[in-house]
Amino acid sequence: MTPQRSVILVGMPGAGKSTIGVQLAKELALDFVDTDLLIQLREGKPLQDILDESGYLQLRYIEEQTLLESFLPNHVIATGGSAVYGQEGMRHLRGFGPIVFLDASLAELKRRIRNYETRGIARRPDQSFEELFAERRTLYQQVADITIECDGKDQQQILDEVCVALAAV
Ligand SMILES: Nc1ncnc2c1ncn2[C@@H]1O[C@H](COP(=O)(O)OP(=O)(O)O)[C@@H](O)[C@H]1O
Ligand SMILES: O=C(O)C1=C[C@@H](OP(=O)(O)O)[C@@H](O)[C@H](O)C1
Ligand SMILES: [Mg+2]
Repeated sequence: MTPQRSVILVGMPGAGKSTIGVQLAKELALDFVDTDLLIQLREGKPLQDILDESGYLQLRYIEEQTLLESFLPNHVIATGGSAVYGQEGMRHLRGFGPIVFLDASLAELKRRIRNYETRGIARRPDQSFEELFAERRTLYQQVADITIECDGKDQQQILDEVCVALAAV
């Protein structure tokens, strides 16, 4: 049997981690997991409820604990946009395979995310999308093994680029 490894997708909300992740898993004959769903299963409630009841820092804490508890070889792993705040969680995921940063510009993300206030983003309540973008982009760049520029490309183009880049690492 061919030895396989996982692929971890990171990036801002709206970057395409969940939608491209499923397609990538099919392309690479891997399993797929969206860690947002793992969090919800673990907690028995939607992410928005966790945010409303316990706040964004608690959601980030739960997210990291969920990642640390997970064993995910041979998966495409679509993380939530805030996963990158947990260094230990990211180090754990990195043990399963390379980290791919889906890098979309602020303008492109704004076109896709029209419900910033209600989307359930784990952010300081007073933090603008611009501030969040700037803060997080550095973190995504720090953890990434591969960065894919996503602006102006359809999902198939991005998928193809990810596969080419993965073949080289
Ligand atoms: N390359 C793309 N071009 C245009 N829209 C895209 C692209 N990739 C994803 N989308 C759209 O952006 C939205 C957010 O995608 P999603 O996969 O949920 O992002 P994430 O999981 O990173 O938050 C969805 O409506 C999806 O169809
Ligand atoms: O960026 C964020 O703070 C979050 C992004 C969401 O996932 P997506 O990145 O898949 O939208 C989800 O994990 C949660 O609502 C918090
Ligand atoms: Mg997602």
